[in-house]
Amino acid sequence: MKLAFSKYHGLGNDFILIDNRAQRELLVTATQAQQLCDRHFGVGANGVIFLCATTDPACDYQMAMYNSDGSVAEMCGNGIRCLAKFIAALESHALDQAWIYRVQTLAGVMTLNLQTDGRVSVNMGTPKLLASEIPTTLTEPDQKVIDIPLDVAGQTWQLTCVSMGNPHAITFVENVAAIPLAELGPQFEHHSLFPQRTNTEFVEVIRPDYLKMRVWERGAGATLACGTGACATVVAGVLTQRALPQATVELPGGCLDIDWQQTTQTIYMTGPANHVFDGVTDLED
Ligand SMILES: N[C@H](CCC[C@H](N)C(=O)O)C(=O)O
Repeated sequence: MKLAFSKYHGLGNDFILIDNRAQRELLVTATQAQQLCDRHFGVGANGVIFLCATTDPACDYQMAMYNSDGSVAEMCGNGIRCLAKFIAALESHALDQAWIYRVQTLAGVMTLNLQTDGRVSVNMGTPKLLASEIPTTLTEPDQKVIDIPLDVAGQTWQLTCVSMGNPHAITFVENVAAIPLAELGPQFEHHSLFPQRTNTEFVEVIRPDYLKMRVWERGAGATLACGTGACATVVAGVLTQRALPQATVELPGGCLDIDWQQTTQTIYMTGPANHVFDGVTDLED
């Protein structure tokens, strides 16, 4: 079957975007998503993102997503910024004016603000902080997970956990460049204390308003950027008195501006989203 797609990236966190509005079922299965994401046998991406019709009258669209391992993710910060640009292209919305899109996701309704400077600002909702909401069994279900010790690879790490609809475990380190991500990442991702696995962020505080982060993503491995992870990183920084609520998060692929508004607890993430190419691929049945 021929499949039309568009390739986008947010700070190098790259996605295959598919217009799935006309179909009730997703056009791609989890196995086909793995094949499409393979960088040798497929198009190559960190995930597949679907633009779907919404079932929520308060929304304009719905987003669904597979990670490159075929697992379903509740939310994707870089991906939803790419979705804003994809929507504008499909709807022929001129980019010399601002546009607002309300998108239904498994993590709730996200409001996307496509700005005239080409960046996208997303209302990412509010972080969930209780162990049961992450989910993790690192501590009691009704407790927050703030600087809780966990032994991994012969070292004790202080973990702070945040859900942005998807699970994140954040640890602060002296030198983030020295972290052996490929060795440590899978041990955190698949740890038994995370029943739905976890994304893991290693963070070096440069200044309270400037954090340097590397990420091992659930279902995708080391990526160049993680939008939900950047939001979770600022939340963890504030909860552990290391960061300010308005901070820049520097990832290997570039920077995101995060604003955790303390009055409403709402988090805003602002950053770029870039179109790479459109294509048609042969989807294996
Ligand atoms: N791997 C993530 C989904 C993608 C999140 C990331 N790419 C982002 O930009 O938020 C998960 O399974 O929770």
